[in-house]
Parts: sequence; structure tokens; C-alpha cells
Amino acid sequence: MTGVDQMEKQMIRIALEGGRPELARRGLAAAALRMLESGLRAVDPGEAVRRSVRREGASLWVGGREYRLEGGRVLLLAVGKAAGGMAAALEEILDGWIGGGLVTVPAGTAAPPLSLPVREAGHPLPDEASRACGEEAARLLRGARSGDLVLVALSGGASALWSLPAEGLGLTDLRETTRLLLESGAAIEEINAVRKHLELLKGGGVPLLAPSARFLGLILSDVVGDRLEAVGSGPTMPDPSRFADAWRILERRRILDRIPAAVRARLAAGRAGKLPETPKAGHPLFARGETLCVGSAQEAIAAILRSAQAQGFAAACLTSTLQGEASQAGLVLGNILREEALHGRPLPRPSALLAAGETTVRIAGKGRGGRNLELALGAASRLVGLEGVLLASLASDGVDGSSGVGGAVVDGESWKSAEAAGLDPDGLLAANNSLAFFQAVGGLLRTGPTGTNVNDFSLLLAE
Ligand SMILES: Nc1ncnc2c1ncn2[C@@H]1O[C@H](COP(=O)(O)OP(=O)(O)O)[C@@H](O)[C@H]1O
Ligand SMILES: O=C(O)[C@@H](CO)OP(=O)(O)O
Repeated sequence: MTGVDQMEKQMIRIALEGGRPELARRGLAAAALRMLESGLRAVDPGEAVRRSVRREGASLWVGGREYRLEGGRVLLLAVGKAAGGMAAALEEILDGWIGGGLVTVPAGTAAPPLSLPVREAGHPLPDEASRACGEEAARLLRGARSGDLVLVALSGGASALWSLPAEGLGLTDLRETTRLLLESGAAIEEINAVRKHLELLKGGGVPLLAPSARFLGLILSDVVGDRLEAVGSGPTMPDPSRFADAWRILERRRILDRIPAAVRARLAAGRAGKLPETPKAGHPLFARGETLCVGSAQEAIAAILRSAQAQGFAAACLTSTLQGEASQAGLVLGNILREEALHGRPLPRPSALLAAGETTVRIAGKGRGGRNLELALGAASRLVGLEGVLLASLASDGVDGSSGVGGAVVDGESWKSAEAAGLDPDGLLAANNSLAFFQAVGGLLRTGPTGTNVNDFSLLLAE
């Protein structure tokens, strides 16, 4: 394979689909896709690992620190939506030094050819395969001895892909708790604070299960603010949350009385001090290793802005910490784009404004959709009647909620075309059926699973 073929193969393409061909033909949509594709390329997981890790003979150099490889085994546990790419880079860098391990990706994610076993497991809800992978990872960790080096290549999605229920809990308890949390509008730190108190591999589980081995966590971050203890529920990190926090989160999100009785009983016992807490910062376990971030949305943001500028747009990032209810965030972004179209503020046109982060959706209906689709639909009403504007919102992992697509674009005609087709856009939002809106008016963004995972990107373009 030539270098060019290789690049083509790695190139993630975003396809614009749907019922309005004039949208696809417009230059603005093509420009937006180029910007977003640049962003995704900048967070290629293999490249992220190669930027941070190098080997010289029997030494692995990471973040200015040397890890000697002889005198023990190297175990590689790669888990998350970007596990395939991260593991491939590490296998190449370590070239024969890896003595065992496991790679776990979400079902349906293509992984590159690897020497280590690759397993697929359930996401966003853990399944039997997640439990089998969690058990296998725990078996490998419990077998690790002093002198061994445990490498954990972690990316978002890991929480569901590895499941090892604490004593007294079953997989069904974890699935039901996760489902209620995901539908409650809770942020990922909240969801993971609960999961860390129900499962053994989360919240510092790696050094707990392999207390005498050295460990090194390499993280591709998909959490807002890059709080590493939240990514994949922090298997190599001290846990700042306590049983009492997990309890309060379930209360605040109004699901405490609906979670399985066994989960409630465990959290109640933990809160009463009858169960050991997860290990906290300063615990001696963490002296045997370190965890560092090899990539995050920040690299993608820089690449999107560079691509916008190269295409002649004035470009700025509005925020890299967008959170809150998706359709409300969309409404605000729609207002900002309206200001651009009407008054050329805050940037002179042609302009590209970017908001990155992770919104949430409080699920009340039974429709199909995702955060990015709801954000775009939320913006559409504020764009009505404007020409030369476009808002594109994309999940960097290529899968937006239950929609089966990666995101969507809206312009000044989307809302009206939906109404002309007899749809009620507000009703669709209320039913969490944003997919139906875009199936009718067009503008779906399809990538398939991208093999990487940082945040969501909402891009506002004005000609
Ligand atoms: N019909 C829907 N409309 C909007 N959002 C949805 C819908 N169904 C699920 N979601 C949201 O999708 C999220 C899970 O989707 P996913 O893209 O897998 O998240 P992540 O990328 O964070 O892993 C859930 O938090 C849920 O709130
Ligand atoms: O695994 C997880 O805990 C989260 C955050 O890292 O990822 P995702 O939202 O993709 O499931």
C-alpha cells in the first residue's frame, strides 16, 4: 500500500444525506464537512499515542518519564471507542514487548489487525460481552506481578464495555441503573460517579486489582474539561466522588426510587460507612503509576479553526465546554448565528464559530435521535428566513444517540420545509424524535463509527 493509499484509508469521510439536494450542493455545507473532517483527523487515536509515547531499546518514554520494559511482562488493556487505533500504535511502538492483554471495542466498530485478542461489547448499555471482557481484564490484572507494567489505553465508551459488578449486583442491575441515568439528563461525571460505586474495575480499579504491578494510563479524553477521572469511569485514577455523592446524584435526577433495590441497598450501605470507599488522591496505590491525556477535543478544535481559516472564513471557538439540555444549547447557538447573518457580529463574514462540548438530553418520548440532532433541530427555528447560514453538529465518534447517524445540519429553510411537509418540529422535539425531522427535510451527517472519540462539535457558518 502506498503512503497516499494509506492516507486515503485513514481519511474519515462525512456524508451529507437526505431529502433536499440543494442543501448538499451548497458550498457552505461542503466547507463545513471539510472543517469537521479536519477535526476528526486531528484526533486520530494512533497519532495521539505516537505523539506521546516512544520506545528506545528496552525503555518506553512517556511524558518525560522512563519505563524499563525488562524484568517483567508488559500487559496492554485497550478499551473504548478508540481502543483499536490506540492498541495498533502501541503494538507497533512496543514491537514484540507486549506479553498479553485484551482490546475491547463497541460492537460494530472496525478494529485494525492486531496481535492481541479483540472483543466487541455492548454500548451504551453493558451486556454479557461487557461482563466477559470485564472478567477477562480482571483476571489479567490479578495475575500481574511486581515488575510487570500494565498499560491501559483508555477512551470514551469504556464504562459500558468493561463491566465487573460489585458483590451482590448483577448485570441487569447495572443495565437498568445506566439506562435510567442516561435518560435522566445527568452529565457524564454524575453517571460515572454512580458507576464507580457499583463496579470493581472503575474508580481506581486497575491498581486495586494489580497492586504490585506498575501501571500507565494513556487517555484519549471525551469528557468536557478533560477531567481524566471521568473518562471511562477512571480505572487508573483516584476517585474524587463518594458513596454519598452517588446517592445525591440519583436523588437530584429523581431516579432513586426507580433504581434496582440491590443498587439502592449497596449505595445505602456505602453511605453509612459499611463498605470500603473507592481509593482517593494520595492513596499509595497511585504511587506505582501515572495517567496522562494523549489527546482531546482541543486538538480537533485547533484543526477545525485552521481549516476554516484556510477556506477564507474568520474563525473562533465560542466554547470548548458546552453543556446543558441539547435543544436549549441549539436555540442559543441559533441566536448567535442569526446575529452573524444580520449584523456580522461577533466576527466579520464569512465566519465560522465553533462550540465544542457534550450536551445532554432528558428523554421524555419514545422517538429516535441524539444530542447533536436535537441541538441542530433546536437551532433551526432561529434560522428561519436567513440565507447563507448553516449549523452542523456532529458526534466525533460518529454515533449520535439512538439515531444511527453522526449528526445533522440545518439552514434557513430546514424548519419551514418540515412544516411544509406537514411535520410539527416542536412536537418531534418533545417526543425526542429528531431523526424523523431530518429524514423528512434532509441534512443527516453519516460517518459510521469513526474509531475515535472526543467531544461533540457544533459549527456555525455564515457567508
Ligand atoms: N431519541 C433520542 N433523542 C435524543 N437523545 C437520545 C435519544 N436516545 C438516546 N439519546 C441520548 O443519547 C445518549 C447516548 O448516546 P451516545 O451517542 O452513545 O452517547 P456517548 O457518545 O456519550 O456515548 C444518551 O445519553 C441519551 O440521552
Ligand atoms: O465511557 C464513559 O464513561 C464515557 C466517558 O468517557 O464515554 P461514552 O459517553 O462514550 O460512553
